[in-house]
Amino acid sequence: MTQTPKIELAGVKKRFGSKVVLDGVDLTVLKGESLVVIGGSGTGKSVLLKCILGLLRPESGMIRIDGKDVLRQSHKERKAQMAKFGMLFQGAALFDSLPVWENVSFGLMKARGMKRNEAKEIAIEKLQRVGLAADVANLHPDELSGGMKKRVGLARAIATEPDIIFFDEPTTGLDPIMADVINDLIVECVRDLGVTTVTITHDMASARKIADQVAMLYQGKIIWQGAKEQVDNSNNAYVDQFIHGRADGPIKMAVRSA
Ligand SMILES: Nc1ncnc2c1ncn2[C@@H]1O[C@H](COP(=O)(O)OP(=O)(O)OP(=O)(O)O)[C@@H](O)[C@H]1O
Repeated sequence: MTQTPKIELAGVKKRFGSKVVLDGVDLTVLKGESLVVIGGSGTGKSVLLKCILGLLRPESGMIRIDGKDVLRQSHKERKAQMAKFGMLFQGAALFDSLPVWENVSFGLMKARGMKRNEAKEIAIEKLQRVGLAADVANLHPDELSGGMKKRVGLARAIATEPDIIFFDEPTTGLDPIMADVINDLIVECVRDLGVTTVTITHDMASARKIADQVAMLYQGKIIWQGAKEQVDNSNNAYVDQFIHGRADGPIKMAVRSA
C-alpha cells in the first residue's frame, strides 16, 4: 500500500498582480521526512511556505495535508490543521515585551488555554531541550544573543509538539559554528519527535545537514527534487550552479535576459 504523503502540492499557482511567483508547484513530503527547499532570493520560497501554512491562498492547485485538501476546508477544520504546525521564523520573531518562557509557551496558553504555571514548566523543559538553562526563562529577548534567540525560537516551535515544523532560514545571521549547532539541534529534535519538516534556506551547509530530500525552486516551479545524497550528481545545471554558488551558469543567463 502506498503511504499517504504528509504534505502534497500539485499545480500550485500564486501571483501578485501581474507577477507570477508560483507557476505550478508540485511537491511531496512523506511522514517523518525532512525536505529542504533551496532557491535564489525572491524565487518564492517564503510564498510557498505561506501557502502551505494557509497564510496565503493560491489561485489554483491543490495542497493536501494528511490527505486532506486544505484549500477547501472549513474555518474550523483549518484551525485544527494549523494546530499541527510549528514554525521557526527567520530572525526567530520573538515578542520583545514578553519573557522568554512566555514566548516559548505562547501557543500553549493562547491556543490551548494552558494555565501559566504548567506552561512555564513546559517552557523550561523545552528550553533545556535546546540547551538553554532554566534561568534564561525569565530573560527578555533583547538580553539574548542571536544564537540564543534561534534556540528560543526552536523551543517555541517544538513546545506544542507539532507533527509538522517549518523552518524559515534557520541559520541566517549566525556565525558558521553557531549555525552548525542550530543545525544539529534541528536534526536531533526532528529525530526525537519524529516530525515532518520543511525548511527554506540558501545555506547549503545547513541543507546538507538537515535534509533527507532537497527540492529546488526556480521560476515558479520545482525544477529538481531528490535525496540529499543525489544533490551533487543531480545532472541539473541549475542545481549545480546554485549549490556551488557559481556566478556563471543558466541562472545568471536567466537574470540577464529578464
Ligand atoms: N504579499 C506580497 N505582495 C506582493 N508581492 C509579494 C508578496 N509576498 C511576496 N511577494 C513577491 O514574491 C516574490 C517572492 O518572494 P519570497 O519572499 O517568497 O522570496 P524568497 O525566495 O523567500 O526570497 P528570499 O530568499 O530573499 O527570502 C518576490 O518578488 C516578492 O516581492
